[in-house]
Amino acid sequence: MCGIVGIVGTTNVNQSLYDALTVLQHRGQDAAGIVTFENERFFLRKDNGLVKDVFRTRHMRRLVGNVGIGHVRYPTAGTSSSAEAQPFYVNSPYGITLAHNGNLTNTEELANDVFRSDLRHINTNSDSEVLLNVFAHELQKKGKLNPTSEDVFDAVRTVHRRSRGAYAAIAMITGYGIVGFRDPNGIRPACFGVRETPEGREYMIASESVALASQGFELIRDIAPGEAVYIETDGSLYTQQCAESPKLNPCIFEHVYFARPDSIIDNISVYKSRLRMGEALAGKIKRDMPDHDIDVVIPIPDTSRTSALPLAYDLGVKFREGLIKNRYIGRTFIMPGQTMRKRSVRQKLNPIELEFQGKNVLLVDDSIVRGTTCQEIVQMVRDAGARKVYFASAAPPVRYPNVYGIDMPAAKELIAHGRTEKEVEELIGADWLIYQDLDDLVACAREGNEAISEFDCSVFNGHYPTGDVTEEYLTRLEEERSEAKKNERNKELTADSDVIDIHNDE
Ligand SMILES: O=P(O)(O)OC[C@H]1O[C@H](OP(=O)(O)OP(=O)(O)O)[C@H](O)[C@@H]1O
Ligand SMILES: NC(=O)CC[C@H](N)C(=O)O
Ligand SMILES: [Mg+2]
Repeated sequence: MCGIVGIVGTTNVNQSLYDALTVLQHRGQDAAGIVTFENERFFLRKDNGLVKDVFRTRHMRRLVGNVGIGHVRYPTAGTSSSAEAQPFYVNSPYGITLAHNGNLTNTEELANDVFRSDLRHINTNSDSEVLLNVFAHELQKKGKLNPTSEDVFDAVRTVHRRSRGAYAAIAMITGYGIVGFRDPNGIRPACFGVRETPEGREYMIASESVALASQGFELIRDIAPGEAVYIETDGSLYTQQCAESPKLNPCIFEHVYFARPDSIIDNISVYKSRLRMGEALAGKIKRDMPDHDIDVVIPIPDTSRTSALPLAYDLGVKFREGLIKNRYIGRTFIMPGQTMRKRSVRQKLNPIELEFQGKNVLLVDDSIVRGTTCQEIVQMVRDAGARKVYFASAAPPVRYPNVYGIDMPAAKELIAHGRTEKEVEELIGADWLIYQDLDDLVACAREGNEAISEFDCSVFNGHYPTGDVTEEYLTRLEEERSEAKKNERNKELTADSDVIDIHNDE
């Protein structure tokens, strides 16, 4: 789940881009990048690492210009190499750079077409580089020295026709402007907003509204599924629907885990949908265990805290922060390897023993995916002296792979895949495990926007809204991106770390 941002400003945009990326850091911790342009030249800096580590003062000084885009990466395709950090660049036409959140499901076919028919070279295994080349090719076909908004929209229209899967993207056309677009199912989020300054009006496009708010931009609205928003360097803004039959199927996992609670996505407050998840879960607990003996409700920081509070309140049970999070450790789920994830859970969370000793504890998490967190924590809490350990998940069992920008490519790596809830309960060592029902989860998110008829709930129900995900595709994905395969590839990378970045400020 990457984070993307783009700004057309009236003064240098480097600092605002940097600050917006730090606010979107929760969407990707692996790599970061910014590209700006001034006087027909662009300036690019990208590398592996957190925003604060990738950009040094010397880079910031060189990232000049009133227009730019940025990216924080959580890889779901290719490798973790710095050469696959974003934004990507192609020199023709105009010099275009692109930042992408999501994952294409027809990368292989598309890459083939890009090479054989469009006569373009792809230098990495990243689907985002393919997406950029498709867009660039379609814009080049127009053959214009000065592209108009209509040319840009036509190019996006063809991108929609050729690409499958999930993509929220921002492309910067050097010298002309930036264009943000969202796939025809609106799976990944993207919104845009405006800021008035003494020098004039400025626009920002971003993955989440919190990036806008933090930089003083006022949210205008979400980009609609299939729509493109084009902002020229002089601040003229154009929007157009570029898909033939768009429908809004936003990823429900944004509400469960990915997005920050202070963001509004597709008119839904993420915070409110998480509060509702806690209430719905309390309702289920009261139904299933009316005579429960829970002494205390304890969230597993960070994401579950919003749901755990109303859950405790509705149960009439004490809410306590019994697990303290090390504020210098990031999100473990989006770390690249299982060994690192496991180690980090222990380093990240530490119990306050007096909250557990002799008590029946209900631990609350937003979701259980691989089971890394809950297995460690249940044991930790027992060691801290808990009498009984109950576990509640604000999301239903995750049983199916994700193909739209969350790195869960292999069903067999998911703890609930092919297992009953009882079996998961035993495996994690809990005395009782309760999962949210899918209907309840959907209702919690949908209450914020009744116009959404279907969320992308594929990780819970195996239904992929783009309609193109076959068993063969899933088998291939599992073979290519399983944990073992990724380890192998990363070893190769370390052994042979000569992947050369082009046009990148070192
Ligand atoms: O079952 P798992 O594979 O462990 O995945 C689920 C866990 O991972 C996430 O936490 P994470 O540490 O990434 O972030 P957070 O601090 O936002 O909760 C999520 O909130 C769950 O706690
Ligand atoms: N999580 C994402 O959005 C990833 C974007 C892109 N597929 C990459 O791997 O870089
Ligand atoms: Mg968590």
